[in-house]
Amino acid sequence: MDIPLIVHMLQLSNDINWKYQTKSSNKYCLGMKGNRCNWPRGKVMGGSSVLNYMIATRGGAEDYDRWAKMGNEGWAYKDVLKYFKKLETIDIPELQSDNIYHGTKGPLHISYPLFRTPLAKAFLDAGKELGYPLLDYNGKNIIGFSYLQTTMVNGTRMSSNRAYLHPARNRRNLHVTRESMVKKVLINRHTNRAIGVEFIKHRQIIRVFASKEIILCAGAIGSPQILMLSGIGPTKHLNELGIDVVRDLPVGENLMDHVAFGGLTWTVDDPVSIRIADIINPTYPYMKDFLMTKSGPITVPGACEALAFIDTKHSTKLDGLPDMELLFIGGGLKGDMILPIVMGLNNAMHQIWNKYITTYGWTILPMLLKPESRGRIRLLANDINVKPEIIPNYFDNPNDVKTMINGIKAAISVGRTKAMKLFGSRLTNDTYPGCENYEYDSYDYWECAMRTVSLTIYHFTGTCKMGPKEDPTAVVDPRLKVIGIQGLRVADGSIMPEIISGHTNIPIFMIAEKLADMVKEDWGYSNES
Ligand SMILES: Cc1cc2nc3c(=O)[nH]c(=O)nc-3n(C[C@H](O)[C@H](O)[C@H](O)COP(=O)(O)OP(=O)(O)OC[C@H]3O[C@@H](n4cnc5c(N)ncnc54)[C@H](O)[C@@H]3O)c2cc1C
Repeated sequence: MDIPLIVHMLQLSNDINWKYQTKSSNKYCLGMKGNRCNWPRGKVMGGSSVLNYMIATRGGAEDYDRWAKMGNEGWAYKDVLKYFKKLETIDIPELQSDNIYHGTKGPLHISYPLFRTPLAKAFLDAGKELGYPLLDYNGKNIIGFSYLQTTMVNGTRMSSNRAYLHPARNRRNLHVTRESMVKKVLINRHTNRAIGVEFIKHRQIIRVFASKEIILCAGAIGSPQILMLSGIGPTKHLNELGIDVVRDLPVGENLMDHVAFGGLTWTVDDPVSIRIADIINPTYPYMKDFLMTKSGPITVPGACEALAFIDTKHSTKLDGLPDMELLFIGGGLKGDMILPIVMGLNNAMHQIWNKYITTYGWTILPMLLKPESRGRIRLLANDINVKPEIIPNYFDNPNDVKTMINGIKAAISVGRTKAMKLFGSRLTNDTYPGCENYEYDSYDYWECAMRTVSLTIYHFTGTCKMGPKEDPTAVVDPRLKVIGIQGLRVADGSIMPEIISGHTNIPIFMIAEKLADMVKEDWGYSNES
């Protein structure tokens, strides 16, 4: 099931993917069927860490310092660095001695994939040509070009399930119930204390009760959904659905994601990139390499090989936070046979994609790191089986459009470097359906293009925002306790007050590690940490 190169195939399964879709919009995902973006989420032990592309990034130090400045005491980078180190075993030899930033004893292994195309090296050379450093983006600074660090060991996935649950599975104080859908948290209305959870298993409704506290980790869609169904959320909205309000809180607001532009593929002349037709060709050694020795291109998750963090507004500034990521893929996104299904592309877009099925190429996904737009999640019914309404509001704020266009231009300048030209790289300059009236390469053209090929990078966050108790936009306090409710915490991507400048998996592991320490401290077990 878990073959790194074709990781996106996991999204095709109804058994392990929730298959959410955003509400139809006339502002984004215009190249997708029904103008809806597909939002996959792991419906499996280990959640989305079982479906993800295994890219291991922390974000920048200033991301966490900004959280602290918002009143979240204990969340500055100097406070959370120890958890980033604690959670990892860094298997990248040259980073193992960097004990300021890296750990070597944690449950989660981080390594380089065991294969690289020559294009990945060229991408790094392009970075140097453009004046950027090559660096460890999980170290002191993040602006620069780097090969991808991944949550893999020996060419195979390290999910949260494998890293944390498997080693603990024989503990007597751990009980896991599978195929169980939480309906709501049970709350004693007199004491405002969460006392248990109601869930459905094999059509049976079961209640379990907590002697100490409940920690909700259902992700940025599931956690706000469960809280609202439990009566914790915006009063007006809950009233409309006939849900008794226990506590009025802005649950479901502040939805953030990293959106990318999915239309920048370059073709090359020689067979230097990863192409699925070659991988499945039995006369090539790739299948055998993977099956026998877990090596070769099949160990590269989704063909993602490298990235650059750049600050498009201050191109010479190499410290602080970037505003764009350029994610490098050693294969053509256009021409990929599975992705159009996964992305839900409409027929007109399919035709563009199909033109490139036989070509070799490479791709950059420019990804907006600090969106100013905010979306929201709302219930559509007082019923856990009805998926909530998801409105990401991509590109709602004009600054996001501007930054994204800067990112697109930066990606195009990578394609113009000597390093990339060595391979005869040519940008596929398709005019996207609906953008025919704009002059190609103009500001308006790129705006239209990004609203057409809007690609989620799956980093849904922020819907149970962390903040000090006095903050009217906060749902949980800095100890992750739901404000105004006793015995209930949330610990997952939903608590991020502001999305970090990187992929979200590792930061959420950090949140979980910090939560574990806070729980121990609060119950008097802290000297065991
Ligand atoms: C396709 C994909 C690719 C990604 N690629 C990367 C990447 O390369 N690098 C990276 O850093 N990040 C990546 N991410 C994002 C990253 O995986 C997520 O941010 C992270 O796993 C989210 O963790 P979480 O704990 O907030 O939620 P989740 O991991 O989604 O966990 C929530 C869990 O709660 C369960 N749940 C929800 N509702 C209920 C309910 N009512 N009852 C019972 N259980 C419930 C879900 O089934 C799930 O198991 C990717 C995500 C996806 C989907």
